[in-house]
Amino acid sequence: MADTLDHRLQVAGPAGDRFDEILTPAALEFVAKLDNAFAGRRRDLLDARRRRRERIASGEEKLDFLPETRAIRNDTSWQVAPPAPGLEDRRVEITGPTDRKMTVNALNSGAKVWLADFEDATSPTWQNVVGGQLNLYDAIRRDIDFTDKGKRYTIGDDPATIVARPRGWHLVEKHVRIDGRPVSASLFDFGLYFFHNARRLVAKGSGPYFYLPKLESHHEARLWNDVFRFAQRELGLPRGTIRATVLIETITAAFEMDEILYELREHAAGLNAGRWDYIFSLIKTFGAAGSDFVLPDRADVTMTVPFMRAYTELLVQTCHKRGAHAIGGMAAFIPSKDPEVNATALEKVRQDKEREAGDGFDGSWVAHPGLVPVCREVFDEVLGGWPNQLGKLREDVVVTAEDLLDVASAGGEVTEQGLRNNINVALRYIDAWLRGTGAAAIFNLMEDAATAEIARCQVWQWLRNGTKLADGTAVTRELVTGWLDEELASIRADLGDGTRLSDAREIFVETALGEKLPSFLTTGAYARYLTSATVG
Ligand SMILES: CC(=O)SCCNC(=O)CCNC(=O)[C@H](O)C(C)(C)COP(=O)(O)OP(=O)(O)OC[C@H]1O[C@@H](n2cnc3c(N)ncnc32)[C@H](O)[C@@H]1OP(=O)(O)O
Ligand SMILES: O=CC(=O)O
Ligand SMILES: [Mg+2]
Repeated sequence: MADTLDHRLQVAGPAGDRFDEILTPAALEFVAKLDNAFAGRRRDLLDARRRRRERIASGEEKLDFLPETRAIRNDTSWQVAPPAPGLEDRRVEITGPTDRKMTVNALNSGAKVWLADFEDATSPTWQNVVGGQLNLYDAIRRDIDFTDKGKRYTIGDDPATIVARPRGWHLVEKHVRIDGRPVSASLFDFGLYFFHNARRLVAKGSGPYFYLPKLESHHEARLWNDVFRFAQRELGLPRGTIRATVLIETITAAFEMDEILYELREHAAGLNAGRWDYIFSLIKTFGAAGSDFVLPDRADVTMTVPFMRAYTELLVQTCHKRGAHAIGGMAAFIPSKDPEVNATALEKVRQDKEREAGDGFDGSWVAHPGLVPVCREVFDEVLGGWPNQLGKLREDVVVTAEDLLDVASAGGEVTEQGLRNNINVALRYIDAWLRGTGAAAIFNLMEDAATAEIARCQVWQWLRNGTKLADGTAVTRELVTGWLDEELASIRADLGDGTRLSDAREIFVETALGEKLPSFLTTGAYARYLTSATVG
């Protein structure tokens, strides 16, 4: 490492098997350069997020399409870059954490793309984030064969294209510090993946591709675009080598889809309808805005409620107007060993993918290899011989700000079962996350950081609004803490020893029952529970 950086940069995480192959002096220097160049802007943008949230909460700002960027929206002449190699056909994308087995299984799943996830599906332990980079490094070099429980894992002939999802701007990587402050987790994940693999991927006829999570504005997209330009320049790669698909998963970003594509246009590959974080963002943004914004039981907030349809149809229209792929989201149903439950799950996923394909999406996500065939069948049917539906412009779609904000259109009710389920799922998920697992099957559904955020935020919102349950009972602190203890006891009996349920309870109480709603449950929990003793 360069002398100057040597004493400014400190790796505080413990050594692990082959970590030195990822945390090389040159790779760390690259991350440090990114951080030096962009940490200040990141902090400013996080500050801007916080201030905007306060303005919206106080009624000072009303969400709408931005007047100052009208010209970008109305200008029909600009388009994003053409699809890069390996991203022309995205009809099925599998998502999942980057552990070694999942890596091989996802690449072999038959999906066109694998979203290699450091965000919603990953508990960001030091082991997971560096180990995940190592697995990607090995997979890209086809040097990952292993045997587990008698089963041979080796990458097949037609692996999925890898699209890595770094952690969002809100997170830091505390195990790497520059001048004593932790590096941005986004820049850490992006930087290591790009540094080690970009040239190799290009040489293989693919490229360094990314999903960008949890953006709240086009200014954040501009920051990413500048990061990409900087990174490409540093490695001597042509501008536009990187491709990024942005998750539209916050309510504020839904008003800036054109602008986000515009900022990233030389690197943009599309937008994705990240439904779970989107719902989380709605609750977070309007949680204290009164009963008109109270969402019903999580199970009732489906993709067919009017405000979710408005968001997804606008996304397809915006993408196709600009030559960008529109990628559908995650149905939470996963395969089960119980044939009846399994049949229901497959049917639910089929319906979800049929709606997306019919709306014009170019492909969609699945959470499990067993769901690849159903998604593929549905998209094969609408695509015929075409790789995408970019020609489907959806000029019929007209979506207003009111449509996007019409939360009351969800209908439905809040029930005891819905409230207990949120408590139970949040506790189980946080317990798994604290033990290093970032996505888990709970009650036959895929749960991850985004769905757990919904669970705890709904409890906060119902409590804050003194919402009445379907049977007339008001949601009070006494009611919730009573049910919290009951749910906890039943989970303890179910999971037995070795859990982190006491810590999970503490995190739940802090993030769901406090006066203020913390922006993310993961930020505080990460700092307190996932960092090694060496970090302090
Ligand atoms: C809101 C959002 O951001 S959605 C995107 C983020 N969330 C995700 O990516 C979730 C991805 N999915 C998963 O993590 C998993 O499917 C879970 C946790 C939901 C269920 O996992 P499991 O309980 O292990 O499922 P199951 O036992 O059925 O797995 C069967 C096999 O499929 C593999 N598998 C399951 N899901 C995946 C996946 N997403 N990618 C690759 N392989 C997978 C398992 O490794 C296992 O392999 P094996 O037979 O070689 O041992
Ligand atoms: O990242 C996807 C989501 O639904 O959240
Ligand atoms: Mg998400």
